[in-house]
Amino acid sequence: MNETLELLLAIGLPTLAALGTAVAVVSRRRRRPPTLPPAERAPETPPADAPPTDAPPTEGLVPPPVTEPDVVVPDTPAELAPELEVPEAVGGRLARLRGRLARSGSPLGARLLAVLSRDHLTEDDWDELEETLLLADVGAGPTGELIDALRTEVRVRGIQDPAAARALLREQLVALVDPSLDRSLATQPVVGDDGEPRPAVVLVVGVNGTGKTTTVGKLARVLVAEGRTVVLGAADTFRAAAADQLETWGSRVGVPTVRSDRDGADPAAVAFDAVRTGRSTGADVVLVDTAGRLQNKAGLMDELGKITRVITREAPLSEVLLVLDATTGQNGMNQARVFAEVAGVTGVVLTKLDGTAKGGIVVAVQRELGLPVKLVGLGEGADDLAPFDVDDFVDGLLGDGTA
Ligand SMILES: Nc1nc2c(ncn2[C@@H]2O[C@H](COP(=O)(O)OP(=O)(O)OP(=O)(O)O)[C@@H](O)[C@H]2O)c(=O)[nH]1
Repeated sequence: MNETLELLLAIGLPTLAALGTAVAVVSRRRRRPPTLPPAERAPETPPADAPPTDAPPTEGLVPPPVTEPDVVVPDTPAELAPELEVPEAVGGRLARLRGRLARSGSPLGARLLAVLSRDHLTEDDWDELEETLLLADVGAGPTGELIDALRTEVRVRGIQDPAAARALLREQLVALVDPSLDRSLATQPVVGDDGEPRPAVVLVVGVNGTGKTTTVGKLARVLVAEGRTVVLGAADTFRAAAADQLETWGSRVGVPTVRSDRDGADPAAVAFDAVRTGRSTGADVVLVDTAGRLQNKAGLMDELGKITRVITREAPLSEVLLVLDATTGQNGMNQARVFAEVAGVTGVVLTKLDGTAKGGIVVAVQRELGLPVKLVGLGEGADDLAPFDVDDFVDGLLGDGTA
């Protein structure tokens, strides 16, 4: 069976038609959401190695305008440089942002410290500590463990002063958040069976509204700051504005976006085309945004399964990141569990940590989903996404932030 026929069987006829025509429409279009300042348009010259558009236009699909090529990839970074934003360097981002953890409401760490610094800890004090941890969404199991560990250490070492209380709490929280977990992001290109390079493919999944599109945009900036070349795939075809939103993120840092012009287009087709574009243009990483609006587990499995199958015809999946909104706390966990079960998730992005006093959700997420938190969102700013660092995070909880 040849490649085209295989693909046709895998993703269906409508998808195949979309692959060649409506899907592969790449960045620097005219539409921009008003909330984000657009970058100036770059010269639009079709690259010699633009992906083939070999399927004929199909009724119901919107073919790209004849004057605008299907796929536009920035020619050279030098040409684009004056117009582009320079994302903040990645190292130390969480240190910059950790003050936001301490500022949000009544921070967990400050409350714990206030109790732990008392002279003689009574049973009521221990109950208060436990309650504080539970209210901060740490979860019952980890809360019990932390209280037991603190009780033991207080008995053995005693607490002489607030500094000692702080040191003890810091040490125990670091252990609870678990520095041994692998939080690295697999974003290095890989070599295929044919010896040819393939981009690392990062699929971003999660419930709608959690911050997937924003996270993909921010992550593109993280990668650009590290000198990587990136292609975005707007496979959230459910929400019409999502592709525009993503495209704007990309255009600010010279990253092309593969998208469809048609609302409700097949997300697998867009994902496939994004990876194909990444491969043909020699990009290091392809980031694929998805929709989260799936009513049941079977539907979710079908959709994500199809996206995954189609992508892996072009390149293996390097990461599947589950985006979780920290402000939904334990409530968001059930839905997250379904995604984690069906999507082969490799790590969690916890967004909106700036908007909650419940930083303990980091611990609960890791324990309940059995996955490391790899990135955290700490604001709506373009560079308010940081690789998760246990020490910086705990210092943020304890109110040791500076920004
Ligand atoms: N404060 C704060 N807001 C965030 C953060 N991350 C995302 N948001 C906001 O959350 C809202 C939803 O983000 P989107 O990226 O559109 O969410 P989505 O998951 O792609 O939504 P759907 O496309 O509907 O599935 C936006 O207003 C974002 O600015 C964060 O870390 N902190």
